[in-house]
Amino acid sequence: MSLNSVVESVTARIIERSKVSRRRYLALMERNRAKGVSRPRLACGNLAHAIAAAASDKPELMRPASTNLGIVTTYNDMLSAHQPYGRYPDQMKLFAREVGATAQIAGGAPAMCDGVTQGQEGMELSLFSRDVIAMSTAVGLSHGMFEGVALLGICDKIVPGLLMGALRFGHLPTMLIPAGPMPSGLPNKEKQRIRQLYVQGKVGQDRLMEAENASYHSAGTCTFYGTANTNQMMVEIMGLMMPDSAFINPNTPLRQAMTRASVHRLAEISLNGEDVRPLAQCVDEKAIVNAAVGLLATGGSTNHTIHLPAIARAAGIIIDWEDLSRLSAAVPLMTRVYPSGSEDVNAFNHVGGMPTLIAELSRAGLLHTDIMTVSRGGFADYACRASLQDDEVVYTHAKPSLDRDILRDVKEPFKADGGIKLMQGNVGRGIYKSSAIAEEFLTIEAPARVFHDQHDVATAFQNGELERDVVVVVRFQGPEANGMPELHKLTPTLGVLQDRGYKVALLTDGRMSGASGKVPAAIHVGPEAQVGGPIARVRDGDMIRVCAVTGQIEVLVDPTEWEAREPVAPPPPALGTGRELFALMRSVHDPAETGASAMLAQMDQVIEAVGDAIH
Ligand SMILES: O=C(O)[C@H](O)[C@@H](O)[C@H](O)[C@H](O)COP(=O)(O)O
Ligand code: SF4
Repeated sequence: MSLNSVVESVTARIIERSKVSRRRYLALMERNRAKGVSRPRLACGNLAHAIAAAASDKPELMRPASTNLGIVTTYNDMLSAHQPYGRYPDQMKLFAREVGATAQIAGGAPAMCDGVTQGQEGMELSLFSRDVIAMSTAVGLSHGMFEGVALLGICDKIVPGLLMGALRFGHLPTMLIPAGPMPSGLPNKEKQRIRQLYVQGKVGQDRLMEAENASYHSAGTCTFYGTANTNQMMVEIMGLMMPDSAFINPNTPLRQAMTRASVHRLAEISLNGEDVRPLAQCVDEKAIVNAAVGLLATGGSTNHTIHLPAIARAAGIIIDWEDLSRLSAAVPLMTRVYPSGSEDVNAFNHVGGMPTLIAELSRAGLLHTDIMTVSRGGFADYACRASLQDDEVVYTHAKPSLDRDILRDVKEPFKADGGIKLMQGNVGRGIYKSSAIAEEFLTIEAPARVFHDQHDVATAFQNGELERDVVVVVRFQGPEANGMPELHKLTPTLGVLQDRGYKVALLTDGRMSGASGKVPAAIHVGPEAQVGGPIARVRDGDMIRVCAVTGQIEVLVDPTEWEAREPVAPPPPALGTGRELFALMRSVHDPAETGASAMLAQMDQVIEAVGDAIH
């Protein structure tokens, strides 16, 4: 099947827009390879420090032609998804030795669990923690000891941060090694039902705690299709992990065999291996478009409308929301996984998972099948199912979906479009995910009720002030204001109002969780209130139209009056829980549409100043 014309034209538009920045990026990566720090170029003292504790690996590490894999780990016990990584480095060192290579932990990077911080002050550190993860990755890799890189990370800001950092060492072959989703517990819909009963005072804290523990019950990624699992989908469809490795449960024989196969393969593609695959060549415009297509086809997390532009920029590639909106019109919604459906990622994986999805999208010409990938056979390998045979991973061609209620084909998708919409109007430019919204709620026109703090919404609800059609406006939630937290704690409250028959929508310059779903929400609205964006002019009672059909976010106020209004002043900055440490990031970041990164904003200024004079 020939490449879909929209995919082709959007790819061409991205290549054209990125011509200069991509050329400079590749030139810098060539400079890193040819002249940058590397194990053979270290002085004796440098090398002695790096291998002092390496014990039996020392002789290999002293050999310039050997292969040393650098592990960047984001292990901690806060994220159930990352908890299995505690055991990975020691296992990976054994697997590396099996193929004559060595492995060392290059460094660690922090990882925030957005579930632990959801609705808490810590959530205001979440988005910018991604820059910290990227810089921590660079600190680890700056030792220059490695011919290949293994990134251990799964959740929200962590995979984007790891990739943003590793891409600045794009001369190195790099692979992400996942750990997989926890086995299914209490169904997500039931968890959500109990939460809605709780906010209505119909069940107590004990019942809620029991439901939450039954849902999040063991090691592994949470099983809803949120940002973490969207990361896994995206990395797989970009070919940056072993084929069909994203959604194998932790602590299973297949997971263990896949981790071992990943380390063996990484040694093969490393700089001294026989099949060198530098990250900078794996992550090109086509791979980025594949990630966007995967995001749209699966109704993935809206956070990737911020993360994907940031990852792309770290590779010298510039994408915008118009690219995503154009692709969305051509890419059908092929999966229904909670919150866009009732089943979870384990069910998705069971009925065919990534291999079936990729096979179907490739057949329809919606993916670039000529990207480099880390797999020997290239992108074709990603349309193959992994299984265990005599303790080895073997692959067979993907089969059609076993359940059309979860995973469909392009001919009969769930929706003709990818469900992520660019929203525009007199209140700014934002994003809307429609894949989880019932048709009847795609157009909401109702009076505004304005808040500056998400917790005040719950209070207004408890006081019975929201029992009506309402567009809840929560502003001063952008990157500059307070670090652009997720406002997912609003979901149960707004969901109850919707279930009571009211027309409800959310309008915010903040973010929502990938796990947010049923309530219409125009999010990432910019320019943000903190910089005087029009959302700062909205008043209680203004009629607002949020329409995913036309892509409209409009305050229905007389234009002359609207233009004459002054933006309200920002609330004072919040201190405590380390938020004051991130004032630096909040002061120099980019807007959401270009990735909301403080680090990249400054990086691009420096790169622009150097131009082509890379030395
Ligand atoms: O973007 C995401 O996918 C979310 O940040 C997710 O990682 C977060 O942890 C949710 O808050 C979990 O869902 P609950 O908060 O509903 O448990
Ligand atoms: S998916 Fe979210 S809640 Fe679950 S471990 Fe990852 S960050 Fe935490």
